[in-house]
Amino acid sequence: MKSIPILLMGCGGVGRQLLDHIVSCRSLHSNLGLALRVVGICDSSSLIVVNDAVKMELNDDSLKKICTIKSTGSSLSSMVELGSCHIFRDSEARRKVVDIAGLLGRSTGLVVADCSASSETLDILRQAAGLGCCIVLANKKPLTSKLEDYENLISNIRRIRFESTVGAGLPVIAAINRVLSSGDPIYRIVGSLSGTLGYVMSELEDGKLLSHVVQDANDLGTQNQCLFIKEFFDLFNFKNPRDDLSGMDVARKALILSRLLGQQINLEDIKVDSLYPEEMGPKSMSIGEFLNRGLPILDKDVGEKIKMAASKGNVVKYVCIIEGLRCQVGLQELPKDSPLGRLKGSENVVEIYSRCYKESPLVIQGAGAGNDTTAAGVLADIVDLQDLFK
Ligand SMILES: NC(=O)C1=CN([C@@H]2O[C@H](COP(=O)(O)OP(=O)(O)OC[C@H]3O[C@@H](n4cnc5c(N)ncnc54)[C@H](OP(=O)(O)O)[C@@H]3O)[C@@H](O)[C@H]2O)C=CC1
Ligand SMILES: N[C@@H](CC=O)C(=O)O
Repeated sequence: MKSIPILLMGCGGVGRQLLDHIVSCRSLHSNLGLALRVVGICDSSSLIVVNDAVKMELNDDSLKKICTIKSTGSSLSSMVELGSCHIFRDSEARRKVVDIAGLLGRSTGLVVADCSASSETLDILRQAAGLGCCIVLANKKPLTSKLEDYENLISNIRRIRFESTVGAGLPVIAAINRVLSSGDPIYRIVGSLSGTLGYVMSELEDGKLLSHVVQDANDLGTQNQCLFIKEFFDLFNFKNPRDDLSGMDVARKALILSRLLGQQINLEDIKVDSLYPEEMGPKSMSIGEFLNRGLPILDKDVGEKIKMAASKGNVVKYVCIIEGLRCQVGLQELPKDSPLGRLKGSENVVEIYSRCYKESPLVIQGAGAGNDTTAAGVLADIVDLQDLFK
């Protein structure tokens, strides 16, 4: 039986779902000759880790307890009575992660899975990669920092996977890598890459107001009454709704795809259309002010754009276009019956144009966000690394 030790960074919606998938796939993995062994878990301030990372693992009961604690919003450091584990805090936690990476990276091997939403993990990932660890990311930020950091991180391409950063579990990056590695140059990618903006634009198309759609999501999410449109609540960023509404989250996805195509660009080189003006940004308004005072000001303009498009048989979608040296994300009017125009809800679609896929592009479509599919993508990436483990 091959053992794959895992250290998980980030125990939010995606991280917890990943742990759940790992537990529920035990017998499936065992049939494949694999044992996934979670040796440690971090949140923003703490690390919980087994006493002997070479031999031990957090058992399924402990993983479930950790998920229960984290789902209440508590810190990992509030965990007690797990047995055979240690909890480290702040800088000590970060140092310990690197120690474990050093210990396992060159012996049993280790997957460091980044399911955080932080740019601060970059430094640890870089060190872990240097110590021989494998890296799996749902977090886009380490891949969308400076070009030299990106190049450094992916320099050992055999040991890094990041399928879930674009289109969650959809095989977008795998498809692009396959096309490129066959010598078939990709010259254009067009897509709708945001579940949140897809959902918001669909609701606007149905006549709702922008401020209501976002405010309702926020209210219901905060009150935890999200069941009736659950898929949206799994992906809506309650802590920072502006990250999606500014287009920055899509811009990061576009940057990851552009860099895969060989464009040597940074985030600042992407033309990004924001749904709100700069004076409603985080430097000028709190999230509360943004939701209650900012968004209603935008309702009229956005509503008119949607109505104008509808009068021509068109719809408005938030689209990413990568072509030659151009990489841009923003609102676009599209025929209602085009592949992008037909999209509903939080679905993603990506069209890839290359020599082989010229007249008829390679199209990947489906649920492109949500904890379940994102965590499934991370798990599939981990399993994909199995040949590097003993
Ligand atoms: N949800 C989705 O549909 C998709 C999400 N993703 C990406 O997956 C990632 C996770 O998303 P989601 O689970 O929704 O995010 P959450 O905000 O729910 O969770 C983030 C987790 O990361 C932890 N964290 C923050 N900073 C650090 C750090 N420096 N080191 C370790 N852990 C840290 C947080 O800790 P604490 O609990 O202490 O706050 C929290 O546990 C994000 O990068 C997101 O963009 C990608 C595709 C789709
Ligand atoms: N915020 C994203 C999910 C994470 O990548 C989306 O709405 O698609």
